[in-house]
Amino acid sequence: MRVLVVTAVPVERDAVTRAFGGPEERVALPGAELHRCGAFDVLAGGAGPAAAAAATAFALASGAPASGASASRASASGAPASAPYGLVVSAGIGGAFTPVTPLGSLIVADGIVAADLGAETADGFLPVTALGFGRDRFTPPPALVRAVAAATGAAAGPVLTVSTVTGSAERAGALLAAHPGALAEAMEGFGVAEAAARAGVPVLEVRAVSNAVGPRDRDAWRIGDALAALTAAFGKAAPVLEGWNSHEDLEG
Ligand SMILES: O=C(O)c1cccc(C(=O)CC[C@H]2O[C@@H](n3cnc4c(=O)[nH]cnc43)[C@H](O)[C@@H]2O)c1
Repeated sequence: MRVLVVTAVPVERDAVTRAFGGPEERVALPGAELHRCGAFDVLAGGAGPAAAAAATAFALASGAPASGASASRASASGAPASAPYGLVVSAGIGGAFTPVTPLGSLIVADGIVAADLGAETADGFLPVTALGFGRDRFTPPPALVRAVAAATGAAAGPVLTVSTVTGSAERAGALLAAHPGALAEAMEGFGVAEAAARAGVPVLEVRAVSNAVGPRDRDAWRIGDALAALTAAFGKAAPVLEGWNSHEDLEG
């Protein structure tokens, strides 16, 4: 099965492809470039949900394009480079809400939540669904979440998608009050999930913790540790992702 992995920035993309020994080739798409590693196409789609959704939609619409030498080459799983994607993964670094998931640890989302999509009211935040339209959550395949968590040692829990990085204890508290149990926040998962859902492709989100959510302290971010954890995670998760069969989830 072919897997599309979408990160925000090139250093995150390169942290993922490092797990495979680097890209075998690069495939140009309108506005982006796929880095191809066997069954995995890895794309730096930009920061934030809008850029992530646009980049993911373009890549999915291209249907895992073949290029040059890969046109007739199959991956280790046997999937030709031009086979459509069977799974989309939003991946990168993220901020953690809880010390249970320390810097450098991993989180796999069991829910991908649009945390600030809705309306502010005198009585608090209303999700877009309470306004009568849209959706505010995607649920990745539960069996796949469990398998990736087991393979990588990741914690499983809700990951919030925000358009603004949280910078105060008050905002962190408000997000947790609105989304109890949230483990992390990042900026792309929901956008990637929207695009994947429209293409009928299952989605997963994997985050390596670079910082704690709360008062802004950029010097305390451990981006190098998180990127190294992301590389290790994809090294361990690759066989699970590539070999995943959606029927495992249909069967519970
Ligand atoms: O400055 C760098 O060297 C650098 C290297 C890699 C990544 C970055 C980013 O700034 C990535 C932005 C990306 O990270 C996610 N993220 C990380 N922590 C948080 C957070 O606390 N709240 C929300 N998002 C976070 C997010 O997905 C961004 O797109 C810099």
